[in-house]
Amino acid sequence: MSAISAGGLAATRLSASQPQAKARSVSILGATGSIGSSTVDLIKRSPDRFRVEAVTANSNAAALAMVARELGARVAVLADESGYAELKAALAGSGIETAAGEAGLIEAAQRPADWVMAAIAGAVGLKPTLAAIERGATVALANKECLVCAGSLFMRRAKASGAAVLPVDSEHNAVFQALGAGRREDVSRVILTASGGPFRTWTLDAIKAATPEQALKHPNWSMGPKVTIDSATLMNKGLELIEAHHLFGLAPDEIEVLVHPQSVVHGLVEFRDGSVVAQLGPADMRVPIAHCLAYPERLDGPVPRLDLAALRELTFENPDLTRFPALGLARQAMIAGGAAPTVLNAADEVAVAEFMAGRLSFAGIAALVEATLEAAGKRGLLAEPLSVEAALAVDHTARGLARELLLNNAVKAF
Ligand SMILES: NC(=O)C1=CN([C@@H]2O[C@H](COP(=O)(O)OP(=O)(O)OC[C@H]3O[C@@H](n4cnc5c(N)ncnc54)[C@H](OP(=O)(O)O)[C@@H]3O)[C@@H](O)[C@H]2O)C=CC1
Ligand SMILES: CC(=O)[C@@H](O)[C@H](O)COP(=O)(O)O
Ligand SMILES: [Mn+2]
Repeated sequence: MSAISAGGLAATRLSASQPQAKARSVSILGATGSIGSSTVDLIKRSPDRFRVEAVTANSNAAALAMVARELGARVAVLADESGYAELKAALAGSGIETAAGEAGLIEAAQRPADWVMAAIAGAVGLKPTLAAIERGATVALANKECLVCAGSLFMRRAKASGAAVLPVDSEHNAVFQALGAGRREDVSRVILTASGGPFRTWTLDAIKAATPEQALKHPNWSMGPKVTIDSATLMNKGLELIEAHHLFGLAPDEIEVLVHPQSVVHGLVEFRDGSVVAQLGPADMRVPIAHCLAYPERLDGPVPRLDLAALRELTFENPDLTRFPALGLARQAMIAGGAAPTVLNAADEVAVAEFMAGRLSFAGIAALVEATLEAAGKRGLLAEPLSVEAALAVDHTARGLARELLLNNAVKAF
């Protein structure tokens, strides 16, 4: 199977017949987060296979310094310049270079690593990830916001530079693996599974009043806070629809969502003859990350093996768009195209931050996203962004609109 280039599967420099002769050089953007830590764990278990070039974080200087030392990284970069003195002091005498700020982050992505993990949370990850894409690196893409915020542009840039994009997101990694069973033109449907989140069985009234503490209790996965809240609203699955649309070059009506509370089957591909090929695995991101790290080879995974007999049953149900309207909003944005997904993502980032700060109800998250999309449409903001600057300008304006809607009580916070 080949890695993904723009709009589908294409031949790349990676080939299954070429054994990895030397250590693969890797960089980790977002090394201190949930995906970053899982990546670090896998690299530490196979020290001969990898050499670490750059590691980055936002503000957590102590954690970044520790990771940089553990991995013997050549450079450690903090996005937030106010933590630079702490990082520099923590790495004094180690021989590890340090830097800070947006320029430092982009330079880290530009350093000559064969493979880059893109695991910064949010649309803020777009520029550094593109910096790796533009030099033709193999990019293991966890940051789904890159594709939601600027998907067409991102995939065009990958095609132009010859960068290989390997999907880390569990569902997309599953689909990527299942797509290897046939030809792209024989695919009739792709299904992404959703756990349903902590409120899958709750009534609409109970969901409306859910607290951050309740929403942060994901039934199956241990992840960073933003993606965990998105799982609870099902916005995560909505973002993943848009991610799949761009990654695999699928039309909106070729991608479906199925709620599967056990999170064992991660994604399925249906071929025109009726065959359905699925990928299964434990709910541990080290499985898809290991797939991307060694691709096209395989690593010995450290995770406990699936015991299907112990699980006894795997169940599936259709998503309920009345109780989880965010999924419907994301599908509409995917169909509308242009900058609608950019606005959807920006508004959701604002809404989730407001919810976490106790200033917006759980129901208010989808309501604010919907109102921001409507306001953006009225202001003529929804045309396709043709440059990164244009996409980030829409992102910025949409955040302002969302905050304004809340301040003016145009969307009720509670
Ligand atoms: N966690 C998971 O299992 C999954 C995550 N994903 C996606 O992967 C991405 C990362 O998620 P996750 O690991 O959960 O997130 P976390 O919040 O756990 O980690 C985010 C990482 O990004 C860094 N970061 C945050 N803000 C900035 C910024 N402004 N500039 C530079 N770096 C920044 C953080 O640094 P610091 O520690 O200093 O704050 C941290 O290293 C997201 O796009 C998510 O949707 C996809 C599938 C599964
Ligand atoms: C692990 C992963 O890929 C997450 O994006 C996951 O999908 C979250 O679980 P939900 O299925 O609840 O959104
Ligand atoms: Mn996912």
